[in-house]
Amino acid sequence: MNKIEKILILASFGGLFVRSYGSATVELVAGLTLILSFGVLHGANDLLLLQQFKSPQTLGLDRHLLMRYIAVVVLAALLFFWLPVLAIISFVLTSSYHFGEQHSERYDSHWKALDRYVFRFLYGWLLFALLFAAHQTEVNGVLATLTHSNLPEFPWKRILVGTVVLFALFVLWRIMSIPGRLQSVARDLLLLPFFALIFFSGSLIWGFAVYFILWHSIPSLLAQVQFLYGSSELGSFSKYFKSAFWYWLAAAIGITATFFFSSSVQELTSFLFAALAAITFPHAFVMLRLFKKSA
Ligand SMILES: CC1=C(/C=C/C(C)=C/C=C/C(C)=C/C=C/C=C(C)/C=C/C=C(C)/C=C/C2=C(C)CCCC2(C)C)C(C)(C)CCC1
Repeated sequence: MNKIEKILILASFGGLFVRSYGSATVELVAGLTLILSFGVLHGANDLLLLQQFKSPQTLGLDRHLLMRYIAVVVLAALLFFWLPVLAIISFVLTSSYHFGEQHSERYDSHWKALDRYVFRFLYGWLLFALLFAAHQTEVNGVLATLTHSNLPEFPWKRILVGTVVLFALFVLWRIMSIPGRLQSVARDLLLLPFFALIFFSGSLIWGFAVYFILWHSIPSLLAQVQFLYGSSELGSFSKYFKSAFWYWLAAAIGITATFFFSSSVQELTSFLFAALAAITFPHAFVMLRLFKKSA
């Protein structure tokens, strides 16, 4: 375990402490602040990354890229409006892969492509199944609000058991049976009970925020800064922040604006995830390319 991972574990315990000693309001405000700050920031340099993939020498803003990025965000938002069920399914599937991908830096080169894709997807889906099972009633409420319909009550605890069985079978078949593989995923497997503890002991927003910031956004920011500037020094982070600032601000204001239309925590949670979904699609695509480049 490296220094950063040790810090992340300590910070996660800090998250459990907030849960034990803070009120529900403290958790909500702290969770939203983390999501809007580090969470949104980790996607705000997507254009710079895209520009680097295309032609690293280009300076200044590529307007075509900007237009295409905004078009995908608008299309995703419209999909939520017109076909909410399809939008949520695509959002959760894309996010599962995207979250799983962040855990997979160390085992890329010597894995078969299909095993890599399946592991990333199943790992990310298992994380969501844990979170959903921990907050079954609230998640079903948010899904009903997002789809404006009376969906069946999803039995998330049973879905979690099914996912655990599927994941365990995959680990036995494609990981334990192939020399060297178990070692490379051992850390991520050991982290799963720890994530379960975080999800089951906090509120939905707090559990999501602790995972999303500490185990997704911060590692992603570190990988992006390293890719863009070749180092993880303070100066590189300051350059990253400067070039991301206006996009971060626009997205943070856009998401915060949706909160004013909500009259309950359930509605606020629904608007937050719908807004996150709109920026997730282009962001997940950018990160897919980044991981391919760095593999
Ligand atoms: C560049 C640019 C920009 C910006 C961008 C950004 C800032 C991005 C970000 C991005 C991001 C920041 C991303 C994120 C991601 C996230 C995720 C991936 C999440 C996921 C989640 C989920 C999936 C959930 C689910 C759920 C729950 C949890 C509960 C309830 C139910 C449900 C299902 C909803 C703009 C637009 C301004 C403009 C143009 C350019």
